[in-house]
Amino acid sequence: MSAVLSFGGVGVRFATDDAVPPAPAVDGVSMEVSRGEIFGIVGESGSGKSTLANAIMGLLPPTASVTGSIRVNGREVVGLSEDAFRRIRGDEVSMIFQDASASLDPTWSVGDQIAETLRAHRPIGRRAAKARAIGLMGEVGIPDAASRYGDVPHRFSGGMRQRIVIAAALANNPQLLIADEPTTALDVTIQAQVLQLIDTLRRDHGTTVLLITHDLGVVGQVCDRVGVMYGGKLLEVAATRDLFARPSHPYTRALLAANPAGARRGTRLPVIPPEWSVESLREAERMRAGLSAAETRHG
Ligand SMILES: Nc1ncnc2c1ncn2[C@@H]1O[C@H](COP(=O)(O)OP(=O)(O)OP(=O)(O)O)[C@@H](O)[C@H]1O
Repeated sequence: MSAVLSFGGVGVRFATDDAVPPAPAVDGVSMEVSRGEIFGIVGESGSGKSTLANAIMGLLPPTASVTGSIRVNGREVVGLSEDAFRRIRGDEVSMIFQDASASLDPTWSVGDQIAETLRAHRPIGRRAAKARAIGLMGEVGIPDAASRYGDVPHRFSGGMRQRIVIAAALANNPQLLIADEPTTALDVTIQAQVLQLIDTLRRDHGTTVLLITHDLGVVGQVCDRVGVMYGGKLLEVAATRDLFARPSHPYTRALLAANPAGARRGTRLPVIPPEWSVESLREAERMRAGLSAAETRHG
């Protein structure tokens, strides 16, 4: 299987005014995601999941510097211009976020928003774009899609809005769909339905999915493989079944031990023992960095 996404020694740092620079938000991440795979990235808040995802899409602020290599379909994206990223976004790579409402324009019909995504990347006439948008709305499970085309987002439930965002994200048949906490805002039943939809779409279209979550239950429901992030580092990559059955890293073992029900039911990852907390790790790293800087100056 060929890799749709590959990371080679990826690091991300945010510039600050602090005398001692903060630890990198992403630190030496290397892994590959194969075509048609749903790959989960799991980790507690602040572990660097979103920063890693945003680096693929060129969505980091100017204070961020990215090192290493990120290849999408073999093409290096680190260092691309904003123009080049804009051509990729919504075309080769699409991203969906937790808050569907924030991705949709509240004043504009959902159908036109999907059609516009198509027209932004393809020379396609209005009528054809509308027909394809209705087709996509049907495919993601909006009942009576043709008659709902003209409705604005608030006429839909949260789960239906997330389906519409998924339809827009899939409009141009992206090779890679990045889903950053796509179901976190939804209740558990709707969450399961949306995950099921992502799984079905992956099967029908062969889309590769990078699914970012703090929720081991989400990982267990749809991911083929999973990478565990902690303090910016990728600690462990394993087939989902193996991760739950035989976690190899002590952090992963602690996560699973602290949250056995979460692996089935979908509850928020606990912030586990203080000696593992990101902040305490970072503080130790800051102190070490400060000490070695002082040693270099005075030694
Ligand atoms: N724009 C930014 N400027 C400075 N630091 C940032 C910025 N964005 C993220 N960080 C830092 O990078 C680290 C990783 O954050 P990130 O948001 O990627 O983690 P996460 O695992 O996605 O967490 P969450 O689930 O809470 O979004 C954190 O220490 C965070 O404070």
